[in-house]
Amino acid sequence: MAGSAQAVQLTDYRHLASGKVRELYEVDDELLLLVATDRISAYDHVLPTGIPDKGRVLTAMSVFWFELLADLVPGHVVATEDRRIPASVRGRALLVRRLDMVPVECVARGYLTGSGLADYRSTGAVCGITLPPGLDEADRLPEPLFTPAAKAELGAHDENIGYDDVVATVGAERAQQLRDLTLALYARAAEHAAGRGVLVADTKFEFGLDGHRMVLGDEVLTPDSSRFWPVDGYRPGRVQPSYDKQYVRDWLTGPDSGWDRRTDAPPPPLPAEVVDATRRRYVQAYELVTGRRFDDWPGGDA
Ligand SMILES: N#Cc1c(N)ncnc1-c1cnn(CCN2CCOCC2)c1
Repeated sequence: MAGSAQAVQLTDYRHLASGKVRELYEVDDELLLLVATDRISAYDHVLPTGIPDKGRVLTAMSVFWFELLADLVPGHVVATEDRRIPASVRGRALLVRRLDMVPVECVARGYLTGSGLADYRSTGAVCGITLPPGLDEADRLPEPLFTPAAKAELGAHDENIGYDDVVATVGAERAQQLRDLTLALYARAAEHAAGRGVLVADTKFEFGLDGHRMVLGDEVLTPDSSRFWPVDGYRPGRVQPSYDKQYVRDWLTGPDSGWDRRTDAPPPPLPAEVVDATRRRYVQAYELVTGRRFDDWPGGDA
């Protein structure tokens, strides 16, 4: 480990885990470093081209939500700027408290799409919750649902599970607490975002225990953990445009990419104009939802 006089490097920390677009490192027994990269995934592929500042924008967005939701649940963030955060990841890394993570993806859905819609179409229910007949793609649900999932290995899809499975995993009291927290956090966030022209269709929270205290971990209400749709143009019955990834999706599935998503071929690099437009969408989403200027977020001169 570097002495206190030397600047700390990422290589000073033990690497613990990789996600599609994020990394986790061990700082000490109590603290971890959660790093967001500029990697972007689409159609279950991590693309060969990164989006400059994506890691910083999504980190800034998480921090905004941890602060807005702090009266509902404590968060795991210890610091956004600290001598233990290497300069190379400044602005896109969080010093977080090590938690005993709950092995359940706590998903809230306000709208029917993705795997929830697929389950509904095949069973009439989502996570064992029977829904009214006749619902379609992107329909608003009668009320937001707690639709938990079992964590999948890297690259695989999480599997929707029933509430009873959560009870079997964490016990009845903790299951009730996870459901109540998930729905309360979603309600607060959806109300806030709707007031700023953004629909939060669904989102995934991860919780962990700090002793006996339930703490909100991971990233929170980012475009990677949530589906954000523009209120303007919302029209049920069709796949909604993604607030942040639509340019990427359209180019990848358009005539210019030369790529066929039905094959296992890796996606091609993105053209500069798609990268630039996507960066602008991330920044726009952050400034719209938070009311904050992205230029004020650390790490811009890295
Ligand atoms: N956050 C957090 C956290 C914490 N505060 N304490 C202990 N463990 C975790 C943890 C461990 N894995 N994950 C899943 C998300 N990871 C993101 C990075 O990339 C790998 C996957 C969260």
